[in-house]
Amino acid sequence: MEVIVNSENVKYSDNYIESRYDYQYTTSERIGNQITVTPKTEQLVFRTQRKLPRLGVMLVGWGGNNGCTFTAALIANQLGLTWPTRRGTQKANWFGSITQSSTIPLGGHVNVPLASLLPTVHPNDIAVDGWDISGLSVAQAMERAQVLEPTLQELLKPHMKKYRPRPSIYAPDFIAANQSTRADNVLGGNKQKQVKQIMKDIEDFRNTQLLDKVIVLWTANTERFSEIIPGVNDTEENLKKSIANNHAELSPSTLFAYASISMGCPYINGSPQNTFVPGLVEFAESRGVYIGGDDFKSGQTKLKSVIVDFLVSAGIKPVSIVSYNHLGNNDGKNLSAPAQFKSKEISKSNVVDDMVSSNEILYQPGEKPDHVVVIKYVPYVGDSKRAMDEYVSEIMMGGLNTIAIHNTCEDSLLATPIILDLVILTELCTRIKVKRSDQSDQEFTGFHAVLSVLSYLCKAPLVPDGTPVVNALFKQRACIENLLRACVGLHPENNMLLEYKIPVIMEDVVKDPPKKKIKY
Ligand SMILES: NC(=O)c1ccc[n+]([C@@H]2O[C@H](COP(=O)([O-])OP(=O)(O)OC[C@H]3O[C@@H](n4cnc5c(N)ncnc54)[C@H](O)[C@@H]3O)[C@@H](O)[C@H]2O)c1
Ligand SMILES: O=P([O-])([O-])O[C@@H]1[C@@H](O)[C@H](O)[C@@H](O)[C@H](O)[C@@H]1O
Repeated sequence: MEVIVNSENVKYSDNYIESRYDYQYTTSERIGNQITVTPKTEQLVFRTQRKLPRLGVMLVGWGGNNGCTFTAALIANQLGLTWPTRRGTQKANWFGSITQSSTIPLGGHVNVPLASLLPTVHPNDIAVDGWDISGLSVAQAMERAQVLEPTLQELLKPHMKKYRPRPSIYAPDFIAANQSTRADNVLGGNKQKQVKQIMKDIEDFRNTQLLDKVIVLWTANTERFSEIIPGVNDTEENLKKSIANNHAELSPSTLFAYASISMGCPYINGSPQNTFVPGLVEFAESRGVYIGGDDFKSGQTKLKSVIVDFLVSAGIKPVSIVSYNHLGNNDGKNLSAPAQFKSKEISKSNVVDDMVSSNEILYQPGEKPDHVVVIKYVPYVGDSKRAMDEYVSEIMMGGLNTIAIHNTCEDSLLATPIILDLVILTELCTRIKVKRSDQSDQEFTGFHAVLSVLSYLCKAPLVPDGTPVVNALFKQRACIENLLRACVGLHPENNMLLEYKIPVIMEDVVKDPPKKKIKY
């Protein structure tokens, strides 16, 4: 489906969709008990390239549950597979992907697929490749993952057995020791050589598949946090020197990101570790290559960023949040190690900070709800994560409200559509340029290298230094929706619906307006 906007502010040419857009925002200044708010307007021009590239994605951790499931879903949807299950015949789909399975309102009860506002790459056209420290083919990895129905796996195996992950950078110190038994497909040499090999792999994939663009995405195991060391990884120059000096504190994920940015490829971090050390962010900014992350927002945390937003915005005060889950996949095995769990605990805990700090009526400065995250490894349940949450909140006059939630899901079937959306939206952003309307066409630029528009898809959104982190899920989604609307000259969705509230407007909009002329 294609949406055409009928407006003098939008031009559709063969190469571009160009929209003139008044971006309105406010700045505020607090002095004592007085806050001064100043409305601002930036007259912008958005220009979106219409030609779609041949796009490839390279997954680090391709042999993992998410990596093989993503590959399986790409193929199953490309082939339009159906397969028998206990509940009857199942058809391939992308449920859980906002670009493929969610809609956007256009007014007048019309809702269209979110991806139909602007040209976006179709999942069926995405080529896939990647690396893993485990040498199993992606077909064998799918079997090992035990995520998909055997009936579907049998249909997919012939198409997946040709996929074999490229040897990867392995640093035992950064992931759990229990992962060492998988590490039979690793690169030798020092860090400089490893980075050069990753760059060659990207070039090989791009040339072999005749690709225009490649996006690299980390869906490998969660690493421990890297120490930020002045003189080592704090600047672009120091990071480059540290790679040449084979510094031990440089993680595989940082090396992959460095290699990707060197090749002009956007890099997305689907795990919670601090891959994007300051030197890497500086490198991405100087090269104008997009980076995004951290940690797919797929289940328990995604729900938390809705529930806490609902409670706080309703004037109800969460005072205790306990998030427990157990799972038995390899991710859970890796997270059973303290250092790797710590990375995940950070990304799962910070998600309420912006909502809590937004309400000084409920919370004193610095006051936060008790917040505990527990993850246990229970092999028997496999990828079927059991999440149990308890939210205790203060309601009026000393009352308490306790919400208890039990949530069971195949973790990889929640994360896989997130991977697709990260890839599709990142690629779309590389085709969107913007300038002030009084600037010349030569001054079109992209977004900041830290692609914070991806926040909806991440537990711990990476944002440009000094800018706010937004975790509330529907604010994050509104950012994506309204950016797409702006690129086709549509004002933000403000949900005021005045066209259905003000009689003089209703006369033009509502088919059978109220008969009586109501005088208020
Ligand atoms: N719902 C979800 O599944 C979910 C949600 C949020 C984040 N994540 C994160 O996504 C990542 C992948 O999750 P998963 O369930 O697929 O885990 P997994 O353990 O099944 O897959 C990880 C893969 O990475 C490989 N690997 C480890 N170190 C590597 C390296 N240096 N280079 C290349 N490959 C390497 C492992 O061999 C394994 O095949 C984890 O970090 C997890 O925390 C998952
Ligand atoms: O997305 P979410 O459900 O909040 O968080 C999940 C954790 O609960 C799970 O224990 C972990 O293994 C996954 O990687 C994921 O991070």
